Amino acid sequence: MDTSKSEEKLLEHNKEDAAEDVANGHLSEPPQAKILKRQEKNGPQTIDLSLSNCYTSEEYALQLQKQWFSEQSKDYKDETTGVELYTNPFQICLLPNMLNNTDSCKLLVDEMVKKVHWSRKQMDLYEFYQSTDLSNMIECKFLANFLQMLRRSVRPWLEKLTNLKLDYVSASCSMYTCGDYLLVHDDLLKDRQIAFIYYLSPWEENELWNQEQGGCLEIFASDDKCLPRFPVQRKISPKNNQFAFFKVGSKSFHQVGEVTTFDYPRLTINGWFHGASNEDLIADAIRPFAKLQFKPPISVNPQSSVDLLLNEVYLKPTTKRSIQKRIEDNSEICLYEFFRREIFEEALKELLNDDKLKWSRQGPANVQNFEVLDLKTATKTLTQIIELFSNTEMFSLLRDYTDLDLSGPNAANPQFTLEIQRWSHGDYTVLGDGAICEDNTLDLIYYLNASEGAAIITYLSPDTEQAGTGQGLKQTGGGDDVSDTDSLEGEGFDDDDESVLLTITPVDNALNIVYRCEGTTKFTKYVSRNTPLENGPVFVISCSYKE
Ligand SMILES: O=C(O)CCC(=O)C(=O)O
Ligand SMILES: [Fe+2]
Repeated sequence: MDTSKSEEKLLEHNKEDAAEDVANGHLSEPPQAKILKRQEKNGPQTIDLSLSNCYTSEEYALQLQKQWFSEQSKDYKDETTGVELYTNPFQICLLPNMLNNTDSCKLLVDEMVKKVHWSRKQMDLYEFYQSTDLSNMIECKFLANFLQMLRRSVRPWLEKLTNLKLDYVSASCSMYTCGDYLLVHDDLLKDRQIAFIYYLSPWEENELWNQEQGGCLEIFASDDKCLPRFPVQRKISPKNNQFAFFKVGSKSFHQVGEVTTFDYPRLTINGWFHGASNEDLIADAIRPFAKLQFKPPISVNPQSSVDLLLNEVYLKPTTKRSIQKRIEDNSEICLYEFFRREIFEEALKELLNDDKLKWSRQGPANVQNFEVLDLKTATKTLTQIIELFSNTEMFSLLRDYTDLDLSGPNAANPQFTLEIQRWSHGDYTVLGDGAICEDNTLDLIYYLNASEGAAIITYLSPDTEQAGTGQGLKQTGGGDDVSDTDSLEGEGFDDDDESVLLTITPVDNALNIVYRCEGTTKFTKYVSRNTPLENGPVFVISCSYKE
């Protein structure tokens, strides 16, 4: 975003105001009468956005600056003002009662509710509502005034406090309703220097949120490679009229915990103060994406596990031909009742009840959060299933289904990878370099204990140019949807967004087969606490095959 442009826009907006005044003949009236008349028509027209006294005091600014640069590792709290400065895991400052007049919080919320156009932001990393940048809000005078206040009062105050040069501010309104969240990220992008969040919750008895309502700003510590670590180290509850800020850096990992109350929306005005480029920090940041280990198939002789385990309909030549036709046309198919019923039921029983199974949580927190089974601990039926997906018989069946060279004389170096995953509330994967497919790959996704809304997999083509040629799931057109908000790490998408290639809905005992082209990517959507999981977690057997 360009400051001079947004300043210009705001000036234009003021000019329009003046023109409207002349047109309405208001200029001949005393200002007070003008204000009252407008109040009748459109509600109050002025807002008091003056900062509380402590934040305008030179003396207090110096005191806080001393704390900001202090080497002390102890948190700081000023008992008179309530100002807090946390040092661990990174510096975060909380300014309670930022505005002098709390009625202004009500006016801001009123404008957000009545006038702001919200767009739904949905991606791997988040789900919430966002407005456009405050500099584009012609019809929202109070929010435009708030932006002016950030520019004229907060920006110089922060510059003094932090010694950072802050050139401009970008800000928008965010609204999180029940089930909304923003997963772990560091805000490190372009020239963002300071991240800020101004919390609005002007409802009597709910000015400070309690932990059961969710929606905390959650802070992560990171390891020596600058990767965020579970569990959350610090939670900051939304609090009316509180301004929180921190310096954006390689360790500034944070998230917004899922909102779990239906009673109130979580409302904020948030954004960044921009200055010097973060280029160097971004270049140094490691983006760890554990590559799956591909292995050659295991030879079996005699070949019998397919007959023993699979629904016989999927072994008939006519079915095989239909499957092949469907995959050729659509690059995907869902085979319902894939295993014999008793095999499915036995495997599910083992997954749910066998305490010999060892599960381990996958991180880092900015990439993924779910559990995988240590395959060495697998019990009877699970072992049979694992062996089936790993053996030459399955490779041969998949060749029949897809015509890929996974078996037979033309198969050069067929390989596979297999993982058994366990999905519970709060689990997710996000898009990233490692999720991008390097070769054309055949994915198998098989669900047990499926529940609507848990472990939904979305395939995307993030970059049209990168999508390979030939057959397979790939994007055909390019939608260039440019957002005017300094948004999160990526663009959101709607249901009709062209970048979404396929969404897999979990169904028990259904095998999804997806042939994906090089360049496509996928993520497993965050499992919201609204998702019913009373029958326990969802299990996914996830395999990939390459020619
Ligand atoms: O709303 C919050 O508490 C944090 C928001 C945030 O991290 C962001 O928008 O990047
Ligand atoms: Fe953030």
